[in-house]
Amino acid sequence: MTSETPITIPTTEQIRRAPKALLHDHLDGGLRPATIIELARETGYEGLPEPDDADRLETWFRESADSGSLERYLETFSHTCAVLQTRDALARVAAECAEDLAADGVVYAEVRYAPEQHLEKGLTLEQVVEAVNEGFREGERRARAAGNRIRVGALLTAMRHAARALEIAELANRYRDLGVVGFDIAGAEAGYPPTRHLDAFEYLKRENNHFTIHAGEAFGLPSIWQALQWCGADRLGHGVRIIDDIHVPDGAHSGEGDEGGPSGVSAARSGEVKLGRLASYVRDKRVPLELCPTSNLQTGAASSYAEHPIGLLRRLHFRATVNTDNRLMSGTSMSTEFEHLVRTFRYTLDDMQWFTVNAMKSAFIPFDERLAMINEVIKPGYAELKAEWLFHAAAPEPPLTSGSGESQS
Ligand SMILES: O=c1[nH]cnc2c1ncn2[C@@H]1O[C@H](CO)[C@@H](O)[C@H]1O
Ligand SMILES: [Zn+2]
Repeated sequence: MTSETPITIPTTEQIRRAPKALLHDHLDGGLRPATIIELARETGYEGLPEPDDADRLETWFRESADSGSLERYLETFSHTCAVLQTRDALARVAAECAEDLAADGVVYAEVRYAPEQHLEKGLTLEQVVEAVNEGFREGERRARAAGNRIRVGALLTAMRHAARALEIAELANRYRDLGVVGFDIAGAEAGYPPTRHLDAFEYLKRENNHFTIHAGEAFGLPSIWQALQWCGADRLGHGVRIIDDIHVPDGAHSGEGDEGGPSGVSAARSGEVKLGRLASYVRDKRVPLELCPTSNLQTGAASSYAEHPIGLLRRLHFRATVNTDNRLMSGTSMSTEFEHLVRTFRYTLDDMQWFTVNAMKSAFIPFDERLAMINEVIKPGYAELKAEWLFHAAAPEPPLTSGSGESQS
């Protein structure tokens, strides 16, 4: 890159229009506040903290989730799960989820939920899965009609404090190729190691199926190590605490300014930044990290965007991806997550494309379909945005100049 190359730091509008891929988003953490109120009325749920005002309800979720503790954060899901106990409610929320993601520029999403949490009014596990699948298909159709293109796959989650993981894994396998692309475990991490559910993971491996595990969010390296080396996870849900196995000399931690360049890699090679055995394994094996910056600030896994490990992990070329986790509880969207990162680390369109291609490479759909998304949707989308930028750069007021090289994943 020459010094004349403009930095393609995207505007808010460009961030929204840029194609994005999302691997970690909870269906029961992304409802529209107005929908929750309507569903509570329709289904007779009387426990909502703000039953009459969508704005106040939205604020309540965000503030209640902002406690610094994963356990407290998870308490807010009792309200969203309470209104997701009927076929119609599940289908409606799934359709709105696909619509909302598509309107935000998400072209591929894997959305997860725990079927076992939706049985209170008599639905079977199968009925839950079929209602959600139907909703996703409807949302994809509505998005297409609105000029947006999205593909949504479901991940079935088992709750780690419960004992239904094998049953849910079997369910995921039964609905494979019918809208379910993989399996996950979630819930409070401390005290519930992933090895409690080894039978489920071993079953899925024998079936050549895919799974991710929430690990390294509220609990550190032992949880990540177990998820990978005992359970055989394909990806890590969060995995952010892998940072505990990366030794950074004082002063080298700040990510600002040099995110795009190869300096992080050479620093690591030259010994300035040292990776422990587990962090090396994660990077060498290209284990995808489903990073969720805003959620981590709320549960206390990071203290600010600037200090979030994503800056360093990107510089060190881990297979890092950007995710929302829970759009309602975190008051976020894919565009909002990228907006924070772009403003904090001066990420460019090339960086956004790097994260997006990382996510698409790590998706649970077949290789040829991932490749088609990358080559036919993601790369052309970014090329179009970059072409616009070059046009702007020729205008009287040129943007900043500097290198912003695209790097390998
Ligand atoms: O960040 C998280 N860490 C662990 N568990 C979570 C997180 N976000 C949501 N859930 C849990 O996953 C269930 C199924 O979607 C939710 O009901 C919530 O309890
Ligand atoms: Zn999560």
